Amino acid sequence: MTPGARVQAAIEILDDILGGTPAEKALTGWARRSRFAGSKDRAAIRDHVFDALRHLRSYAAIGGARTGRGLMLGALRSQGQDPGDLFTGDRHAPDPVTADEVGRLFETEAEQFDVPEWLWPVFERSLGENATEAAAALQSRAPVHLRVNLARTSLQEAVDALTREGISTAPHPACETALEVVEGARKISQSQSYRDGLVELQDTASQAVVAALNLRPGMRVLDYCAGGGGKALAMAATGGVEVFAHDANPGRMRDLPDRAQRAGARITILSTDDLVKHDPFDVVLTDAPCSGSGSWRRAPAGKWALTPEQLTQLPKTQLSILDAAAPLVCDGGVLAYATCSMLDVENRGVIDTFLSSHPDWQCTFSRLWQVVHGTDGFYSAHLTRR
Ligand SMILES: C[S@@+](CC[C@H](N)C(=O)[O-])C[C@H]1O[C@@H](n2cnc3c(N)ncnc32)[C@H](O)[C@@H]1O
Repeated sequence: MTPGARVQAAIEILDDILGGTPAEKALTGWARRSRFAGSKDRAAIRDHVFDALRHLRSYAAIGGARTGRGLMLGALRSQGQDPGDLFTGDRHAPDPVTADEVGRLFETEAEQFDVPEWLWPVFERSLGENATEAAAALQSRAPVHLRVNLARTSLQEAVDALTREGISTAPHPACETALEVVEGARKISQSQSYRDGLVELQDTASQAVVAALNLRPGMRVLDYCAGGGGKALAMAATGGVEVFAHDANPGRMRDLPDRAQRAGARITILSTDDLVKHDPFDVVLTDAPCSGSGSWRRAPAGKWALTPEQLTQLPKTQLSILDAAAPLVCDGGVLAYATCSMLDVENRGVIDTFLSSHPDWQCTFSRLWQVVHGTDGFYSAHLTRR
């Protein structure tokens, strides 16, 4: 496909998404209808689409319309490219730009930095003077990070094995198990290193949340909101710890047995009814459902889908999870809270409310990982009984 035809494909897919189709479904639907597109075309189109979704407000302003066409015009203009070079109408390229397809200046900082207007004050309260920097970081594409499974290999052996398979990586400073993929990211899922469980795809901040738990041999640990089990697997790789996984929606853990087998990890899956048969635990990690604001680079649609009502409800859900998990922690044990959010109301706000209604608990650790430091945005706090 020509570059112009790829832009036209992105326009059609973006229109589909703006009409309410989830991004992945819109991309797969287009690929199914367009068998002529090769893998490089599909990858380039996907990049266009996700870039436009990360920049929905700013590209719509510069492009003159919140449509697939407006967004792609905005994308080219913001990259300093003349849209006329690709909007030629030739060979499946978009029709030429018309005189009324003009952009405009940004009206607000929220628009410039691609944050919903209602959310900007929340963003500013949470991140203070770093708000614009943090929002700008969310406009860029997320790097691919790997967790080296230290139960199977060493960091250097993993780097060497990946290099032999054409995947070059560099250690990430935020966690000693983490590698950032420099080249060859698309080869990972088919690589022997991945299939042998030497590495797992996981953002560095998620790894750092687990590393901060300082797990020691002999501990019994529960991943209370295990989902796909990324953190349970990271815990199991620590060695010598007994790992249990639970989720209110057990279907979310369906891939965990296969992932654990690949990693050589033993993880016991517990239903909600079984929890009391196995408690107390030395560490209970509650990686709670959240706005996902720290991972909006990867899932940009979430940024535009979040509503004020949801952001009011989420802290209530997060608190109820802490309330339910607290009795499962042994005396002297740690109740760890985590979100992939940078918003104070879901982080410190939740911990403060929990502590005010549980005076026998104290916070012994808290940290915010920020996108500007090269990871997903993540928050974690450790609570212990006094
Ligand atoms: C942020 S995701 C977990 C991600 C996962 N820990 C990982 O690292 O891949 C939050 C999970 O919490 C689960 N959840 C929601 N409400 C819950 C509750 N009341 N108790 C336990 N889990 C809950 C959801 O089903 C979802 O899988």
